[in-house]
Amino acid sequence: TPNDNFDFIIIGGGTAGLTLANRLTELPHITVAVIEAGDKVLNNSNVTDTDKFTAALGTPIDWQYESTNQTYAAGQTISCSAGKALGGTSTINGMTWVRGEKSQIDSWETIGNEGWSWDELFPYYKKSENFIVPSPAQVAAGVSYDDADHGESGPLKVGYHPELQNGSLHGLVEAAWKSLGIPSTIDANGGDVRGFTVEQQTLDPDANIREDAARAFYYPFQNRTNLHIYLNTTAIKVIWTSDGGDAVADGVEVTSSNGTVSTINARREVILSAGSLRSPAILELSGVGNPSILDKLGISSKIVLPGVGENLIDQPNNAIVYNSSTTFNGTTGYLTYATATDFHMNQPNDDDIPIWAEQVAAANNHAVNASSLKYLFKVQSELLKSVANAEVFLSTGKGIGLPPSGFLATAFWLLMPFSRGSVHISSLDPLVYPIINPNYFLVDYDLKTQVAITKWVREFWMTAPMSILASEISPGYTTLPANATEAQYTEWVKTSFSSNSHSLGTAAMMPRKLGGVVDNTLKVYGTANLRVVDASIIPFQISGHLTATIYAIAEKAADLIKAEIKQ
Ligand SMILES: Cc1cc2nc3c(=O)[nH]c(=O)nc-3n(C[C@H](O)[C@H](O)[C@H](O)COP(=O)(O)OP(=O)(O)OC[C@H]3O[C@@H](n4cnc5c(N)ncnc54)[C@H](O)[C@@H]3O)c2cc1C
Repeated sequence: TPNDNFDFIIIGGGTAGLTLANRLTELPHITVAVIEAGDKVLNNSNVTDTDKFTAALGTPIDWQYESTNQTYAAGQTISCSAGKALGGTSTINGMTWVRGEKSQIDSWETIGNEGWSWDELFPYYKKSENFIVPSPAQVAAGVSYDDADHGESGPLKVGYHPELQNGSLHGLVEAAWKSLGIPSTIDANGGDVRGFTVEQQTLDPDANIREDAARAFYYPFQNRTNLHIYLNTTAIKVIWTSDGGDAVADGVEVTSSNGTVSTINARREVILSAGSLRSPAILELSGVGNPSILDKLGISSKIVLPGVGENLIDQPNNAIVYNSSTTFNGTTGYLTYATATDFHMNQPNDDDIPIWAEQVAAANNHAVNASSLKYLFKVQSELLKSVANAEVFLSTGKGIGLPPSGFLATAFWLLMPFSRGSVHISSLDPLVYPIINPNYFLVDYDLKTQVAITKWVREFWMTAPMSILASEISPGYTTLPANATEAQYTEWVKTSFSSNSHSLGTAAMMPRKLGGVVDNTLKVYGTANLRVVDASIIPFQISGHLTATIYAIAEKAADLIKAEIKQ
């Protein structure tokens, strides 16, 4: 109903939004409203079924965004999925659970975000987690774990798939990677990802269903009277009180599915958790952003913050498909993380960094200036001396909804691109999708890295255990010969990649002078009480998958906010 009042309004009932809503409503005197554009998907089998990754893509619970024509990737557009449902993208994702590298989280503090290091985040990584130790059958199928890396009393179930492939495949793949110098990892979730391992997933291994943000953080708590969820309701913009000093968010204008526009009031704070492709759009509609974008739409700039919507970083994903005469009945989710040295790629050259910074700044209309980018790229380049920059994901057909067969695929991606793009509104209509431009392969080093990974993945398949087991069917050696030139590999990578669906950085937590949008309490610069809590705030890519880190960020944000409530 119109004129509703709550202490906190959270825009977006997704991965971060529901985590935060849960933790804040642990305080019985605090009321929280969550505004979610999608609906409940509790019993949607495209969500619950652990063997159907990709089944929900292209359905109404996927926003189904599309990028602009990609100038540095043969001009094509790229599909960008995001969940439109209570639970957000955690309801449609691949469920892989990998946090990333210790030094990557430490780098957030290096660039000026005090309190954000691996050691500070690690307790929060564990806080959300209810790790379910593997069964003897799963151990026999090749899994291993380190108790010290996991939480066992959080709301979110994490475990191993109950139908893991048994038999010889695990040993063969492990031996093949070993012959290329890649060791096996006991557990990829302790802050050091390099090596080969079986993926942990956000699922309930006993019930064999997906675990998502709603199942973990909302349904078991839905009777809390201080928590209200508005479903099928789209947030339009933040409403401000006219005031001197820092801008004060007073509420949110929303539109219901029948088009009725109303305002919900916030006594304390408004929090944006609409995801990396949408939170910046809501900031812009609210007058927070780059005047050169807002002016064109007739939006007056309440807060001048040119970094809004910038720093968009996604990873490009290519896949090679194989066929075996062996039938695989189980799922795999075999992960391999490798550093540049492992896959025969040169480290970034210091002399190139200023050039890349100029290129990226120019491609994004200098919204973030070249000197900031130069600094950020130096930090990133330093990281790349030790962190994994390639992930290779080997799966049987079962995990992606195919019947048992000899199908095997390796999808692979560079983890820390230098290329950066943007997401911006182009209309005052909040239902019009923002313009998404990830600028894939803008920086040549990214393309060269993805080519090096492609060749290395083929090297893996050519080692004795794998070459005897399976042969390549896509792209196949006719299309892309073994002795293909660098140019042929480049062409294949550029024309056959897809989004790795790890977009982040569009309301980056960085000092304002570097082009940041939120400070180390996740508050938007220039505001007294507007925060962003979702993938948008992550300043650099991660050698992992995003949800583990997003849940941890939301857990930490909840504690930061609770500490302020108590003051
Ligand atoms: C296909 C795919 C596969 C992936 N695989 C993995 C994986 O295996 N492992 C992993 O860790 N990560 C994976 N990811 C990434 C990860 O799932 C996301 O990065 C993460 O879930 C994003 O969380 P978030 O809180 O930032 O946003 P979301 O979870 O997307 O939440 C945003 C919410 O806001 C709502 N919303 C948006 N705009 C509005 C508005 N104006 N008004 C009201 N509500 C709004 C949305 O409907 C959504 O519910 C994958 C992503 C995709 C797309």
